[in-house]
Amino acid sequence: MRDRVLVEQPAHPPRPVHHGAVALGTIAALAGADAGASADMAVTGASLDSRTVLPGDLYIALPGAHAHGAAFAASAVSAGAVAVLTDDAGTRQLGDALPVPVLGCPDPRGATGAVAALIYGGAGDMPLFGVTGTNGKTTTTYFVNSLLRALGKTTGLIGTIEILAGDEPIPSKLTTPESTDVHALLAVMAERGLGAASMEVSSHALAFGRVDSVVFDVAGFTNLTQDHLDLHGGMGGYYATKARLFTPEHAKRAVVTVDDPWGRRMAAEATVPVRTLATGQQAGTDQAGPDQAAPADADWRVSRMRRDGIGSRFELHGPDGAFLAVHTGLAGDFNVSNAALALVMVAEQLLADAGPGAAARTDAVPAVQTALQEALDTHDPFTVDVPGRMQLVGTAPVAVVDFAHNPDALKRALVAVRSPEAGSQVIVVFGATGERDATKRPIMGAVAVEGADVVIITDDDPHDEDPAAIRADVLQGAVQANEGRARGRRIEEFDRRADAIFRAVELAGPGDTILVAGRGHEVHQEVKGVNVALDDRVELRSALDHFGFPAATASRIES
Ligand SMILES: CC(=O)N[C@H]1[C@@H](OP(=O)(O)OP(=O)(O)OC[C@H]2O[C@@H](n3ccc(=O)[nH]c3=O)[C@H](O)[C@@H]2O)O[C@H](CO)[C@@H](O)[C@@H]1O[C@H](C)C(=O)N[C@@H](C)C(=O)N[C@H](CCC(=O)O)C(=O)O
Ligand SMILES: Nc1ncnc2c1ncn2[C@@H]1O[C@H](COP(=O)(O)OP(=O)(O)OP(=O)(O)O)[C@@H](O)[C@H]1O
Repeated sequence: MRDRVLVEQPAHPPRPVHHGAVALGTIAALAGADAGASADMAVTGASLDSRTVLPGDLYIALPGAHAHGAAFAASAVSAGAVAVLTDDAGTRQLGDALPVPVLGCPDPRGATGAVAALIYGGAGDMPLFGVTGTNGKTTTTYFVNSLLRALGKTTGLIGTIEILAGDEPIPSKLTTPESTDVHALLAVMAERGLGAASMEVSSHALAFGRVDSVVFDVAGFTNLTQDHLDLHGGMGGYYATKARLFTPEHAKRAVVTVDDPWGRRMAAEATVPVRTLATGQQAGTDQAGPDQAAPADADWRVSRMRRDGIGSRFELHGPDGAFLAVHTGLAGDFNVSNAALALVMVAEQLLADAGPGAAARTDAVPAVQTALQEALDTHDPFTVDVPGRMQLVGTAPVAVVDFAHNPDALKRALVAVRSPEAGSQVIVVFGATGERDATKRPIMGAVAVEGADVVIITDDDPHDEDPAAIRADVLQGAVQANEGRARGRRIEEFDRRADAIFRAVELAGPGDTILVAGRGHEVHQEVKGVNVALDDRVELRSALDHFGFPAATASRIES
């Protein structure tokens, strides 16, 4: 067991070097504010957070769940902010206490994207790929990124695990950064001459305007199943928030996976040109077998999906006779959906590049197909490492760390790790996040009982909530599901996650499988505002060592 260590928050992302200055008066006009006598003041950057302000910035002070940004305006000014943009409450709070102009406007959050785009200058003509959906955003953007690189492009990536501006890795704090950071990052990428960028678009991003004034060349939809209902109120609200991506405000065209009913609705209601993709999976319900036929009327269809070692091979058929033979080395049938979506998003962008009109598109199909097939065959781009997603840590028992942290992902991850060997058992370790959708906790408990033989419930990120109460919610669902079973599952509870992982290994035999779910790549756990070092992969490896079980040498499950 390792000591708990305080971990520092990542630093703020880089800013473009060559952007110019914008007059405060121009910014004020855009935001519906009045810069008065300070209209000529030069502003060179913007930040929503006093802790990331650089000299010359506009500090945008927004109301938050814990505080009003106005409370941090003085720190922002000390860091070099030359002006503050805020709402009525902020102007009232600040009065004339600051030595810099304070501009009031009716909706500073609504203005932030446009202001940041104006200051940083946008992504230029660098193609942008945006992926949304409950599960699969990170993996799909990694796949898009990897495929674009296989096609010879230099690329940028923005997402949960990391941000890549070309080869420079930048730590990531959110799935989708705040809009001032998004615009700064896109401008950095454009400035460095990158050939394309892909990014994850979370529902929080859409709800809080983090991608305002960003228009994706291709927006992709993975699936919609239960999560984040604390923010959205219900699935209808969650859907409506995601749907904002599929409008001309945010996308030129879209690729929508229509495996679940929400995807089919999205395809029908999107107000941009849509290509549909059917992969034969059923999000939110029982896992479809490889032979399940995809809806025949989708534009792009997965067929002949089959296991290849732990990964899969499949065929992808598209409009105008497009055909691709595809491989992914990542475990889980859901990764076929992610690979297919990534491929179709890139294919649609290449076809759009061929020029407007159906004839141009049809003519372009053979060339695009050849380029993509060559990239697939030469580089195997869908066998890229996605940290903490189906990551193999041990081989006998098979020990896997995965990021599944909602019911559908957990269900699918449990299906993916189940060995066909008779008598082998699956042991799952997981918990639920505090201060987030509490309704999913008992459902995850029930899903675990359904898919695993031994269920070990522990803490995820409790945040400010009582960890024992969170575990009790999960346990209640697990116990209830267990009551209905002829042969009950073994269910245990541990407060310390490291202890839970140790216990899973203690219970495992060499033919069993351990799935440690929910935290994936994360290297610290947040407990009451304090970040504590905790990496599931490290804990799992050390427990395997303790019991003399072999560690995996490759990070992926080999056939
Ligand atoms: C629910 C939510 O999205 N909260 C975000 C929000 O926090 P908040 O409303 O509590 O902010 P606050 O602490 O009250 O502060 C108010 C304002 O003062 C500013 N401030 C605060 C402190 C300070 O020292 N200086 C300062 O300027 C803050 O930047 C903020 O603008 O504004 C903060 C600053 O931008 C964000 O860090 C914070 O994200 C938190 C960390 C978070 O966990 N968000 C998650 C839920 C999230 O957004 N997740 C999605 C992915 C979901 C998924 O698909 O799994 C994501 O895109 O990452
Ligand atoms: N297409 C999919 N359908 C269902 N589950 C998936 C899919 N892709 C991945 N998963 C599961 O969801 C987990 C998270 O995957 P990934 O990080 O790619 O999704 P995400 O949408 O980025 O999640 P988050 O926004 O929470 O970071 C994986 O570890 C896996 O268990």
